[in-house]
Amino acid sequence: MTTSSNGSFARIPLIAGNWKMNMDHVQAITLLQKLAWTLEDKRHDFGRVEVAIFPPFTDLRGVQTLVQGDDLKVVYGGQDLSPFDSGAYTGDISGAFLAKLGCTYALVGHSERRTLHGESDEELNAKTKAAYKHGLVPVLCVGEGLEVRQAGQHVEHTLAQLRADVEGLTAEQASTLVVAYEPVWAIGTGEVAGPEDAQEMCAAIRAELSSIFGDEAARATRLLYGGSVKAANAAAILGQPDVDGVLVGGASLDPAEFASIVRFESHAGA
Ligand SMILES: O=C(CO)COP(=O)(O)O
Repeated sequence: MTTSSNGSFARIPLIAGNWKMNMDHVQAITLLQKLAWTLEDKRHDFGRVEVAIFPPFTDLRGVQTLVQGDDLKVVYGGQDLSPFDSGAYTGDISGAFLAKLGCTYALVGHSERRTLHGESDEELNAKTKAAYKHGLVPVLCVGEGLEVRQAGQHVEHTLAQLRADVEGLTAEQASTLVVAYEPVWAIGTGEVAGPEDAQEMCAAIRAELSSIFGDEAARATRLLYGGSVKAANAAAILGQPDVDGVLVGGASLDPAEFASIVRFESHAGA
């Protein structure tokens, strides 16, 4: 992660928790309250390190009420959105609804959506555009499976996903985009890509974005790593120059552990 001479980050780090299909709307309130108390206790500076959560859709109204009521600085988003605005799409959620609930972000193309729901890059490109249309920032997830990694084709594979998913965006949109590199073999497995693996891919993603959208946009785009991130490995991953944050699954369900990841600077080099 690049720091400027005054010690602040060139790109504000983003620590994001993807709760997946965990926590009902009552549990969600307890978890968010515990996280907020822990961070408040440690006097966390949200202007220095941004904190986002991605709860299930059914939790979002409760999260919004708590965030507004207690003036929390934690931001939040949906785990998916429809490429369409409204209509006969049973079970889907419009970006317009997420925006109305105060969401800042929407996950797009998480590997579990790609594999379990067969989401194609064409569809994900439409979802990415739908997010911008409704004033949401997409957190676009890309990454390779184990076989692709073993064949040594992980960079080309991941960049091909990226190119397809960002096609037609403007440079201005690309500069606000968040891309999460999540190697599928490292998700929920305890296998974590080494900091060098995360850096290799994030540098390749930034170079690709630069060739599509220009240097200025690519320098602003935040790139996250995700896959078995814990407090114990977060600082080393976040210490890489092109890694601007982490997307945390399992460990985001433990408020103390997640707060510790948010405070990675306090244990850098430990
Ligand atoms: O998929 C992930 C975040 O989106 C990563 O999940 P884990 O941190 O549980 O490996």
